[in-house]
Parts: sequence; structure tokens; C-alpha cells
Amino acid sequence: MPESITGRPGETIELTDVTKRYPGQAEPAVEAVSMVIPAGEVVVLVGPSGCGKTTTMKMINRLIEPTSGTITIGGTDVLTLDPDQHRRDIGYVIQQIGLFPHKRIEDNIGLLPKRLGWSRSRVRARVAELLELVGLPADYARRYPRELSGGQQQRVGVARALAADPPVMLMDEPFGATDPITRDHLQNEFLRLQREVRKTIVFVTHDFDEALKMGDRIAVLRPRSVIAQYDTPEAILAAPADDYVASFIGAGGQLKKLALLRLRDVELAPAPRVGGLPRIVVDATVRDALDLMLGEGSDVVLVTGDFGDDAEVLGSLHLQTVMGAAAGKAGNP
Ligand SMILES: Nc1ncnc2c1ncn2[C@@H]1O[C@H](COP(=O)(O)OP(=O)(O)OP(=O)(O)O)[C@@H](O)[C@H]1O
Repeated sequence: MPESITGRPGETIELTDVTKRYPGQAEPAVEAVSMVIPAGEVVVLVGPSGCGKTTTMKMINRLIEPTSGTITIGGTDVLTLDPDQHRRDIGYVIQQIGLFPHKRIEDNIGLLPKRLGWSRSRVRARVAELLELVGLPADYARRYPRELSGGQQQRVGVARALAADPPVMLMDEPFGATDPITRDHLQNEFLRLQREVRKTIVFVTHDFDEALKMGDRIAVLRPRSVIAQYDTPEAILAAPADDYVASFIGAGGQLKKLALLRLRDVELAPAPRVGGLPRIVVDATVRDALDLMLGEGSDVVLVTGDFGDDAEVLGSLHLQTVMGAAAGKAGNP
């Protein structure tokens, strides 16, 4: 991986007593929010429509100015910075992608680096490495946005946000407009990408399942962005702070817990010496394994290192272990 892509790691964002009152509104849209968003993590803000998620996020890049309170990034108070320069230093991805229709993909991605005065050859190299990073063919650089599918355009949106290698990225329902299959695909790709770039990411959604999947931590917000619970997905599922948080988890909390647990993090039993057992790859989740057990009517599955019938068998997983995992006993942290 070229150094420039992973060059600038994420920085810690800290909000202290941040309040936003829109002019003419009786109630603040955001009231006295304090939270630390650790460097290199994905923090998801989740809550009902109108609770203040977007307002909270846009105060971080000063698209919206806080009424009071302090926001620091890497220890620097963002209110002391030049707003335009500050905004350019933060990646921003929104649902309505916002690509320029009359500019080629390379010019859409290269816009900010060009404005920052990068040489043409450096911009071209950056565009090429970003296209590769988000999984698009190199020759798409010459295409126009209308020549790409919605999901491909969304990938260009992510590439553009990463163009100047920002330490912080803000993502407002970035995959909201895509169909469920494309969405799942984009989420998986984004998680893979984030493992490489390790930016600090603030991600807004109203879909709790998306929050569980994407977040290293989740902030469940009440109206005015009051934090109901701020913790890891596992901790929130295991012990929701109150009925409000529990209502987001909804039905199937145990299954959601199993969907967070990868087979590689579970202690496997030795493989039994019988033929014909269902096989599942170690990258899958315990929930996938349970699904397979139910589908095949088998209380044991073989776990393999890779796809295919020749793949190495790493061990086996039994239904009893799955039940233990739901109760929080089988994890191998
Ligand atoms: N420019 C504005 N002027 C006045 N009120 C506003 C303005 N922008 C947002 N609000 C109000 O502030 C509150 C929070 O809005 P915000 O967009 O932050 O919520 P949200 O949680 O992101 O909602 P959604 O999920 O529907 O996008 C809402 O009650 C909204 O009506």
C-alpha cells in the first residue's frame, strides 16, 4: 500500500458541552453534548429523525457553528481555525453523493488536491491509487458520473472524501439511498478500507443494525442529541442502559449479538471424523453458522480456512457452543 494512503492516521475528536440553538427555535437542537471519539475508530450516532445527529456532526467540520461549547481535533480547538481550511481538512460523505455531473471521475476525485496546489502528476497518481482502494477499475477515471451505477458513484464519493488524506471523515447516512444488497456490499468494502486507512470516522444513521455493523462504538441519542448510551455494540446489546435503548435493539437481540461474533474469535472443537458435515468459512459470523445448522438440520458444522471443498478444516462448531456464545461465554477475546 503506498504510504500516502495510510499516511495520516485518525485523530481524537472531543466535544465538550456543545450546544446548538437555531435562531427562532425555543428548544436547542443539540444540548450540552460531551463525548470523546477515539482516534482511528468508527463512532456511529444513531437516533430518531430530528434528534440532532446531523447538527452534531456538522458542528465538527463547522458547516454549522456551535452556539456554545468546545470541539477539539487532535487537541486543537476547531473554532480557532479558518473555517474553509478546516472544512477542507475533513472528509465528508453524504447520501446525495454530490458528484459534479460534467466533470470526469478523475476530476471529481482530484478537485480538492488540485485546489491544494498538488502537481498534475501527483493528483493523477492519487486518483489512481484511490480508485484501486475503493475497488473501481482504473479506466473509470475517464468516465462521467452518469456512466456509473449508484453504488459505484457512492464509492467515488468515498474516494473523493479520502483524496487529501484527512485524519477525520464525517459520513451522513452514506449508504442510505442504495438497495439492501448494494448497501451490504458497500458497508463491507468500507470496513475493509477502514482497516487500512484507520481514519477517525463519525457516521450518522437511523438504522440500528447498520450502527451495530459499522461502529466500533455507538452513541444512542435522545432528542437534542442527549446521549442515552455510548458504548461498544457488544456492550449495548448485552446491557442496554434503559428501555429507550432496548427499543432500538428491538426483537432478535440474541441473534444480533451472534452476528457480531466472527468464527475466528470462537474456540473451535476438533473436527469429528464423519463425512458430509456442512462447511463454513472462518470469516463468517456465528449467526451465519447457526443459520447453516438450522438450514441443514445439523447440530455441528466444520469451519474452514477458505472457501471450497479442498479448504483446510480448522475445527468444528457445535450448537451448544453457539448457545453459550449467545449467553456471552464462547468469545475468545
Ligand atoms: N437550519 C435550521 N433551522 C432551524 N431548525 C433546524 C435547522 N436545521 C435543523 N433544525 C432542527 O434541529 C433539529 C435537529 O435536526 P437534525 O437535522 O440535526 O436531526 P437528525 O437527527 O439529523 O434528523 P434526520 O435523521 O431526520 O436527518 C430538528 O428538530 C430540526 O428541525
